[in-house]
Amino acid sequence: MALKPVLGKLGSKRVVLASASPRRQEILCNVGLRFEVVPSWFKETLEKSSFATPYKYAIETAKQKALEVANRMHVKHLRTPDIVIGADTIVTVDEYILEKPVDKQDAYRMLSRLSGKEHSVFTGVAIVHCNSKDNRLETEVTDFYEETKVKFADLSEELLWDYIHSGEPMDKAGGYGIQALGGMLVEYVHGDFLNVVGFPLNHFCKKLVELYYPPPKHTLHHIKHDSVPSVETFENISDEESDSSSPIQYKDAIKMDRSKLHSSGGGCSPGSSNIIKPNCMVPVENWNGVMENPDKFPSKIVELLDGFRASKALFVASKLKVFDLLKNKGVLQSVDVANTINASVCGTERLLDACAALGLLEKTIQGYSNTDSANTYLASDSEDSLHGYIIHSNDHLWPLFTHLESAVKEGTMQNYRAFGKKSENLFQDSYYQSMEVKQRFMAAMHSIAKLTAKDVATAFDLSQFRSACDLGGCTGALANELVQKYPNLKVTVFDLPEVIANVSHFQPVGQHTAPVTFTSGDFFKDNLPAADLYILSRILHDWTDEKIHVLLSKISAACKPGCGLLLSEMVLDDEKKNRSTALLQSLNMLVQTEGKERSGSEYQSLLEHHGFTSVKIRLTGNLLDAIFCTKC
Ligand SMILES: Cc1cn([C@@H]2O[C@H](COP(=O)(O)OP(=O)(O)OP(=O)(O)O)[C@@H](O)[C@H]2O)c(=O)[nH]c1=O
Repeated sequence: MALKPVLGKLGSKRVVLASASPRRQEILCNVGLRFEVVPSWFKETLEKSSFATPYKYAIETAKQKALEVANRMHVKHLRTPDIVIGADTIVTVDEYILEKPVDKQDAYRMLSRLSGKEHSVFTGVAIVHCNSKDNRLETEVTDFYEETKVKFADLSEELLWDYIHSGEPMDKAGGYGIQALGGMLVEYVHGDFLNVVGFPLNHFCKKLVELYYPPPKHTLHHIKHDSVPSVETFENISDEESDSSSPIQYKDAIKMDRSKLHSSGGGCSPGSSNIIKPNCMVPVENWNGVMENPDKFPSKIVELLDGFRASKALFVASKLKVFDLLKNKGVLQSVDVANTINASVCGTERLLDACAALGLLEKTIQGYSNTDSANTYLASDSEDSLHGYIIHSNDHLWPLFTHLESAVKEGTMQNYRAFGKKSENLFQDSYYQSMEVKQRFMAAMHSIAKLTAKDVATAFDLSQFRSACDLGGCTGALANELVQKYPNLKVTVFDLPEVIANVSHFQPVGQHTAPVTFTSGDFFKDNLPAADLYILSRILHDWTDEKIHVLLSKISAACKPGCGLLLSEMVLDDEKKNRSTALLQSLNMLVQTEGKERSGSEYQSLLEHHGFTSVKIRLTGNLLDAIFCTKC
């Protein structure tokens, strides 16, 4: 059998599948692989937003699952496996990453998001080779991913709930199982079906060929990182064809050629084109020509080093209205973009190329055009535009972050250093000091609120409340979402007079907004409007614990028993080590306010101190999480 040599290589090894998924076990069992199952204890809590692409997140989770099992078996059970296989399947749609639903409501949210649309299923796989040396575990990780596109039919509410009540969605990424009842929801599948089920068998076997049957060294220049091996199929491989059966030897071959490259001193430098020159006998990475041996090249660090350049390229393209122009014109050559935005042709071309490489633009022979996500999020006039927040990041946060070092040394905000003005009264002095700055700040808050409002509004069932007061609710974006979701709810947005005077042009056009009213006042000084639900969205992170106590005691006094309090903030994990977006946001609060981001238990103790109980926290996967509690 053509497959036998590939899998036969694993026959003499102790292979462990680090997965509790019965589907993965079945897929590998069906092809005759012998393995032990040791489910991973790794919690799937990596910060999604810290990964440039969804598949990188899936690969990293797969890797961590496998490494956790390898370490546990080595340390706890004194049994070092030869190979540990880890996998992680995710579903992506509209920029969301969907994993397994936490409850039926969550499954409903996922499936209605998938209804009538095409989505991608990514499975990241890690093959970890283990070796015990002087009682220390050594590991070599090979990883890859596979993408399959799946299109769902339009799902009626009835079908959706019938399917949810079948119980099938609960342990499956995206809330469906294509191999069973879920198959009835699917219009088409493009790509590997088994990848959707949970394990990309075909790509896995090709990877094994790549590892155990490396091509002769003189053909190494055909290999591309993370592509299938230069051998088009694994079917024709037999044991006799290879003189090497160890993945380590293969890596050594690559290392040798890398060193040859370095000593040759030219022709293929990391900054040069990624066209493979005939004398470059090296594996070639993708877009930036960096030759990557995943174990030796510090890709994470390099990505961080580059991070500010990528941010600034996005900021400048947004400021120069490149995405607006391309949304209106469709496709343009760089010279036309340069002429319209009044900039140099050489500079514009480099900016456009960088944006294309970062996935913000498409580049073809006809010219440059917006990607779908640029049309949705970067054009300033689109419904879900982040333009306001991007301009705020460029004009306000960037200057503040240039003083991060002083902020860290002094432990205080840097408004004076960045803008030459003391912020004794944070909002009046920093954000509302001029009409221009105020409008920019409100546009920024509006874009974040729009992006997060749906997830915050649906994080908990708030249908028992009739009146809500959004303290510091700014343009009313969350309030408008809440009244859409809960038709019996009336919301008062309570904010400073300077804000309320400017809210009108942020109101949704053509939407019935009568249940939202705006009242001006200062929540520290004035009486709070009566309500049975209070909301604080991105408020507590601006202030010290002392000021929070003042505010919470006022809210607590205004609340009758049974009243609710909804917070939305980025919630840190209790150990403050995993959620990088939230931890960076906490640095962001350091440079500009006296506040900080807090962990779930920190919020819980602040709330309980003021008589709020049943504190529940929901991580939404969006930029704001939600915390709900009731007054006892
Ligand atoms: C889209 C889809 C997914 N799944 C299952 O969804 C789980 C994903 O979750 P995971 O986190 O990757 O794996 P797990 O089940 O938690 O197991 P583990 O590897 O131990 O983390 C896996 O089961 C897959 O089969 C199906 O069975 N059918 C489908 O059509």
